[in-house]
Amino acid sequence: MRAPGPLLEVEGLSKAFGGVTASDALSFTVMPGEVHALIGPNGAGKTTAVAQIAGELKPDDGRIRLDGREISHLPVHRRALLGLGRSFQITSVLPDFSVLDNVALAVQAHAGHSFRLIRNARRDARLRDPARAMLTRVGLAAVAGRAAGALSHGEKRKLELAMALAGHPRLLLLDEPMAGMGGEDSARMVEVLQGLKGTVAMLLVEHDMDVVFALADRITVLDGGRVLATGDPEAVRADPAVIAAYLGEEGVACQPC
Ligand SMILES: Nc1ncnc2c1ncn2[C@@H]1O[C@H](COP(=O)(O)OP(=O)(O)OP(=O)(O)O)[C@@H](O)[C@H]1O
Repeated sequence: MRAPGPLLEVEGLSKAFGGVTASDALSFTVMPGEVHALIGPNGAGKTTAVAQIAGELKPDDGRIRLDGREISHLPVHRRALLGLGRSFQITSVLPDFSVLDNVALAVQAHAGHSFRLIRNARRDARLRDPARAMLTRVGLAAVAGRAAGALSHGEKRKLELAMALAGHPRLLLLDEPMAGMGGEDSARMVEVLQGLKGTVAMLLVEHDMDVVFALADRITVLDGGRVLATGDPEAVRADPAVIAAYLGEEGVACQPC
């Protein structure tokens, strides 16, 4: 039997801002169900790569394929319909609506035509039941009735994750999901992401190496817009080029990076 192909293929992706090459012929893959971490020092090109994959930034050159289909020229919403989920866009949360309403609206937004005419997403069980299920998955079921604006920072990030999951993505793009969180919130988010492992592939940009090594099946290390190394966590941790450029002798990321 043929092994399944990659879910995401990035091939020769290049992007320059004036004289700065942010992506330099970048190539890597994400396999179905895999948690793939993108790491590297400040300015290595991680966010630029994710923005091009999401469709927010136009590459100068290269190709992006999702499940074998070229998506390089598709707008953000078309990529979302094909299974690319982007979390942590805080602007999409409506602060005066309840946590459950926010997720129900996200379910509605992804459900397409059949739901467009339904007036009240707040009452429709076809939207609220899956929304409740998403909240349970991210550990927010207990605050479903609270106004989204009253959530703590950590809870808001989980709400955004639930909203991204509402679109049933096949690949979640997570750019620093623990940013601004304290130790406890961060640990809870790691647990939530661990719980999602295997159900959705994730491309994770993260500076905290404890988080990366706790979650990643594979790691790609960027430096100066190029791939420095790619492989399983143990191989990457032991790679002399990665140690020299990023991890340091102890296998710990330089601080604060
Ligand atoms: N809109 C932009 N205009 C000009 N230069 C940019 C722009 N976005 C990114 N850059 C530059 O491109 C390079 C890569 O930036 P990018 O934000 O992708 O790196 P990063 O690895 O995500 O860094 P960090 O870990 O600090 O978030 C940097 O030199 C950055 O200054």
